[in-house]
Amino acid sequence: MSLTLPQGMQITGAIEPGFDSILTLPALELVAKLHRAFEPRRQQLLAARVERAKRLDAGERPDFLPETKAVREGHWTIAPLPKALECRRVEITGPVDAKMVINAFNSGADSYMTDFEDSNSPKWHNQIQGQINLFKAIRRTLTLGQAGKTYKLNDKIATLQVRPRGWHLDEKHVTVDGQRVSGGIFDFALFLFHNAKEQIARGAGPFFYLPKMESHLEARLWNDIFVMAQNEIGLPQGTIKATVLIETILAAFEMDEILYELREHSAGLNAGRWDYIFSCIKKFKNDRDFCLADRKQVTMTSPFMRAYALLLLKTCHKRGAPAIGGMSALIPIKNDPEKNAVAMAGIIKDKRRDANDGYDGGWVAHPGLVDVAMKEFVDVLGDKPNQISRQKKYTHIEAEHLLEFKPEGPITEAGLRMNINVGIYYLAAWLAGNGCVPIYNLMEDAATAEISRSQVWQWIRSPKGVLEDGRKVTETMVRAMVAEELQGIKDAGYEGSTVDRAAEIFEQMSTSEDFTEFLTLPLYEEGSF
Ligand SMILES: CC(=O)SCCNC(=O)CCNC(=O)[C@H](O)C(C)(C)COP(=O)(O)OP(=O)(O)OC[C@H]1O[C@@H](n2cnc3c(N)ncnc32)[C@H](O)[C@@H]1OP(=O)(O)O
Ligand SMILES: O=CC(=O)O
Ligand SMILES: [Mg+2]
Repeated sequence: MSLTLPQGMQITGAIEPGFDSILTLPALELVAKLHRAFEPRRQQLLAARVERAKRLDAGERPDFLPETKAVREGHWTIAPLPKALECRRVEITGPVDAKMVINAFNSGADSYMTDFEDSNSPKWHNQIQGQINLFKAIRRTLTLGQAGKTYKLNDKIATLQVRPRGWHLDEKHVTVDGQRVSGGIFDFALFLFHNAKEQIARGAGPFFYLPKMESHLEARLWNDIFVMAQNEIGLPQGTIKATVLIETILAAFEMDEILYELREHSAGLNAGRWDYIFSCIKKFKNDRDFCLADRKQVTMTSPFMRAYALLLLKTCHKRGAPAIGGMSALIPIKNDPEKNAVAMAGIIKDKRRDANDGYDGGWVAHPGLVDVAMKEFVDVLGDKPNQISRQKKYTHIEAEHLLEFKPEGPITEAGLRMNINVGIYYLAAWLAGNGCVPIYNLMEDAATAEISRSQVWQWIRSPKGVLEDGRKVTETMVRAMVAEELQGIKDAGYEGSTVDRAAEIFEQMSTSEDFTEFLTLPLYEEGSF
């Protein structure tokens, strides 16, 4: 099948049946227009990340920006929220395949964040089929017959929000004037073009979640894209609404500024805890004093995580913006009621803490968690849609609290092996086209896998990377464990064909001198993508 493309655009991805309904000329013209207008700035901002990282490697510590003090101290709020985004007590998230889309819309959650990002492996098929699934779901025509079950949408469904890819990712199958387009702009523009007006007609709107930003200038870029896109397709300015994930340590120092940049388009902030932990490891990887304990010891009550969560909450409510909590990795455990009860108790504790702190809602990974999480928010909110205007005594947070990186121990052999094992499993799934998997009864996605592999890299290099039995974590130790864990995965019956390559990449990434900025960057260059 051949497509009519805008001048200067090339598409190398296979055009499967139905893809032409998304890859239409006017939709691609919007992609090309946004690319030409904003790609130089995206590249400048990515280069600025590299420069900042060099300064951090040299010992600079982040702080609140002197040049934006007036924004932090000024009296302003974000624009009023549309009705459809007032009540977000429980938001379910998940990748864009048809069954997930239908189940998430039907889950009983207030909102559904459909994910082209952390939980999605960005194969060309997944990206375009995902857009088709959303196009049909919005028009209530998405159905599926699978395993003797018929899937269709209920009359009442969750409010949709869409998470495009982060600034670092390209869409390599689409070039304009010989340059790859931004994955984020591609996902955003196609969704907006096809669905914005339909969503508005149905009482919702074009609502987005924006991932992995590191500065308010990156938020300004999204805002400028929104302004141009609204003009291009004839939407009133301010129609698009976006919630920003605060999931990098640097963005935590610019929360006010990020809300300010997007104030006409803002729908608040979300505490993306997993990427946040990863970002802390990445940004302080060369600091001899920085070294976090086993992954499972780093929780929302660890000092630096608690400070971040409380600052996000306070910042949002001061600006009339929703504060949405992140996701516990716990998921329902089938066929083991005792373990399942422990997992549910973990979810309750997590959501209860967020609701009592003052959060307006929080994320869940699985439909089986919606009711449990909902109860915790309803217990606190009663019949109110949110608690933005509730008068609370918010904790004062300083830079030093955000940088209190504890716990530092214990680091255990079991923790090291778990990082390696889960890392190999996850990379194998990602290479096979699945970006979110249950591993040892936890949700694993790109962000949790980033923690695993970056901890291994850092423990090898940090003088504090010492196991509790006194052995230093070394490259030789890790190489041996990669081989053993790979064998263990195979012995346990893993049949996927990508697991050897996954182990190879994991080993290379954790032992190479240079730290790989995002694990998805080299993975995306694999031939199968
Ligand atoms: C760090 C971050 O970025 S967090 C955000 C990104 N992460 C996510 O979005 C997590 C999404 N969650 C998932 O992908 C899944 O829940 C997993 C992979 C963790 C677990 O999946 P499974 O083992 O397949 O779950 P399980 O078998 O219990 O699923 C039961 C049913 O719930 C459905 N389901 C599970 N999770 C979801 C979800 N998030 N959305 C919609 N439906 C879901 C399954 O499709 C299945 O449906 P069926 O009964 O009709 O067949
Ligand atoms: O995207 C969410 C996160 O925790 O990372
Ligand atoms: Mg994330």
